[in-house]
Amino acid sequence: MFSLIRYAKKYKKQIILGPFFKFLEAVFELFLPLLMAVMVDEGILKNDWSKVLQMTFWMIILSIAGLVAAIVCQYYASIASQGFGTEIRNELMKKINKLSYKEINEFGTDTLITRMTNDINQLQLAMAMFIRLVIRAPFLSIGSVVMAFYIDFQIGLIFLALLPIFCVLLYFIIKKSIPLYAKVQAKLDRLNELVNQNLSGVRVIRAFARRDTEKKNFNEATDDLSKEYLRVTNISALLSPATTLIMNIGVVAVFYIGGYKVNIGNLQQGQVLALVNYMNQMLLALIVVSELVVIFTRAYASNNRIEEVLATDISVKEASNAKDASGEGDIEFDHVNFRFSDDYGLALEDISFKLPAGQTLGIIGPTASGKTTLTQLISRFYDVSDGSVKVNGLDVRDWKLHDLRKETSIAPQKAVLFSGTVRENLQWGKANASDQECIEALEIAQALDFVEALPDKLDTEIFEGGKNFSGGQKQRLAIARAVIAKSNILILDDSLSALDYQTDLQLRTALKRIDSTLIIISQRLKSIEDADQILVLDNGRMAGLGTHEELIRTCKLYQEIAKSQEEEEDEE
Ligand SMILES: Nc1ncnc2c1ncn2[C@@H]1O[C@H](COP(=O)(O)OP(=O)(O)OP(=O)(O)O)[C@@H](O)[C@H]1O
Repeated sequence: MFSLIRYAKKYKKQIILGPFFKFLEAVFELFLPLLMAVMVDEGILKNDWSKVLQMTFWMIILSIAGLVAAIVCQYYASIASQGFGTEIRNELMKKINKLSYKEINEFGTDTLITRMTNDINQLQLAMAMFIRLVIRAPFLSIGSVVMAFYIDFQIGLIFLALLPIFCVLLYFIIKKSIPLYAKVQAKLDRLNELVNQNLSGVRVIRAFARRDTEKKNFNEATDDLSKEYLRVTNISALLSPATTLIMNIGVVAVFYIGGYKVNIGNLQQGQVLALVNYMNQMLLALIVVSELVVIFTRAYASNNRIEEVLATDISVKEASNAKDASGEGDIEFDHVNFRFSDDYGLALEDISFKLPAGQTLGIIGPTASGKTTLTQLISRFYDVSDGSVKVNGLDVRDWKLHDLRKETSIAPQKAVLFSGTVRENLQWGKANASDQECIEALEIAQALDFVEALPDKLDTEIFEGGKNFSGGQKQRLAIARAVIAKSNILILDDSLSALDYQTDLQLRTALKRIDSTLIIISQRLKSIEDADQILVLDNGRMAGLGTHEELIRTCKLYQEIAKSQEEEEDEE
């Protein structure tokens, strides 16, 4: 049922010994009312104080032994549940890291985060509860009935009669609440998504004066969640008073019949007290059983949500006979078609070009024409639908993925920086890059001036997502990070957009110092006009390929772009 239990193999010892110690505690607990009965009947009622002392001594010993057993069990439960959670978390992280863009897009990052956190917590809780309660609770309820029969057969029958009543009540409550718990989980997902969106998009929300709308959405989501929670807790809350009612009916019956039996001398007062104690123990243990059922049901849902990620087929896989095609970074697209999934049309259609090593390709075209998508095929973030992409003469599908990703460096359209220092961010491009290498890369990326002006220079902390840097600064740091890797192929995906023309020009001049094959995506014609080749994309198709001079003569779309940008410049 819980397929993820395979990640608990290392904790077999704790999973077996933990419940055993809890079982011992339950046995000790079960004997306490019996000792109490002897203390009352043979000690207090007969004024035998040595018996009272003797029983008190044994009760203390049993309680201490129970406490020690409980602590050992708790210790094992913590080791096993935390270890189990860590194993799954590591495995899930490993899998998420291997997922291709396609699968990550399909899942969505919010649900992956919820699965990494909330769902794993549910499984950890289930493991801890399994060790602590799965033997103890049923043992205590059955043990109480057995002890009741041991003291008095007829009163034992009362226990037996109450059991099915309680089970029916439990069945209805669980049946009603389990689907509601599933709804609560979905509402929690939605709330997480909103919190995530609100925190990461806080600037946009303020800029668009959407605070009230977002507040309203958030309030609605929390209201929704709390209503659903209320419904489910209202139902679960019935369990406690209903159990008390059943328990009190049982207690009255025990007193009534027990009292009668005491009167006729068939039973002693201490035994009646012990029976009442067993009645309490039985029903409280049954409530725990019901809570366990809910915890396991929720954990089962989490098990499936995590398993779904683990079982996902990765679309971009390394071939078994994958090679490393070392070379200098030439690229060839041969009649490439690409669609994101079967539900989508072609995002790229019949793209063919050759880019010799060391040359520069400029890519230009309207928004959503497929520029970013095209470059993502080179690093094999997606696989082509038809045709082939070759790097150094070898189809990218035949490359060792790690080597291919090392062959290419990307400064993405949205400059993503990570928490850590400027140096640490640059070292993402090349581990252990020296100060000299960092400075050279920053110089090429036209970022050296502002980094030198920072309070701690290379050791300045970058806040989460690079919030303490401007858009243009972030772009230049992202370019430096790509440059430092010294890959044979360098892709700048619209990375110059936030730079003024002067800086853009200086950067392109500096890039000539490195001998990588260069792909520059830009909306600005001036940024690519001196490229060896320019590819004009229109709605996923090639509208033109050639040098600036050729395209300005032959490509209508290129002419239009040039004209509109000239007009803009004139207006400025
Ligand atoms: N993960 C995705 N799933 C489905 N469609 C996508 C996905 N990513 C992009 N697209 C679609 O593919 C097309 C090309 O997108 P792409 O990002 O390559 O365009 P672009 O030319 O780089 O645009 P821009 O200049 O705005 O950055 C668009 O229609 C876009 O909606």
